[in-house]
Amino acid sequence: MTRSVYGDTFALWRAGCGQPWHDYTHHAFVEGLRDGTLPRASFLHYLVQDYVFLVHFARAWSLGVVKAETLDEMKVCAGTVDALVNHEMALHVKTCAAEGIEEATLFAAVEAFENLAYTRYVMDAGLQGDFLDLMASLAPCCFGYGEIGTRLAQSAASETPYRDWIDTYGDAEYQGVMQTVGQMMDEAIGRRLGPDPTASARWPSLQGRFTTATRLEVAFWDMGLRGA
Ligand SMILES: Cc1ncc(CN)c(N)n1
Repeated sequence: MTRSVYGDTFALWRAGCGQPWHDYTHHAFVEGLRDGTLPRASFLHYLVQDYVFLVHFARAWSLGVVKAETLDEMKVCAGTVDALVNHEMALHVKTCAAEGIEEATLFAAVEAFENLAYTRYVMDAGLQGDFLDLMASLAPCCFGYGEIGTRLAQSAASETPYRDWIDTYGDAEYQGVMQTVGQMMDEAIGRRLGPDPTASARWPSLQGRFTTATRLEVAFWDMGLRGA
């Protein structure tokens, strides 16, 4: 298993996921951001959908506060809600404003089915299951963009028009929040499943949630590439 700056639990889930993880983090949409060939219309379609996605992800992380068992878990979940609604979404608002799309339009955007499926899958995991079900479903979103941001910050074409997007996920602020989240997930797993979590009867279903959320990330990029 290859270690990760986002912790041991994520490294186990990523190894258990296999090909879908590569399909997600090296998707044609991502490569288009990297070399600058992604059509602007696809990017804007994705960004509008992603604004709505982040609204629902902030709701799901808020559910994390409700399902937490320790104050530290509550703090990390609340901090992630703050990072989503007050920092990450600023990219979407600023980029869309420059294209003449107002924030009210973003908030009212009709959700693509891929967006609905993904966000409601995660919410259902948290409502039906416990804190770990929710974290396993949220992890691909967090750490996938973390890995993509780091890779693209190092390898993107200097002339790509998507530098703001790359900086948002590659910069120290996003990376720092994700490392904190990864550490919290390691502690949450250790607290509930003990030192050898893969031996727990719960592990296969948690792995299943991680893998399903990863496949939903692939579908989200597909939706972005297809455009409106
Ligand atoms: C679909 C999706 N997945 C993940 C992220 C990173 N928070 C995002 N903005 N959008």
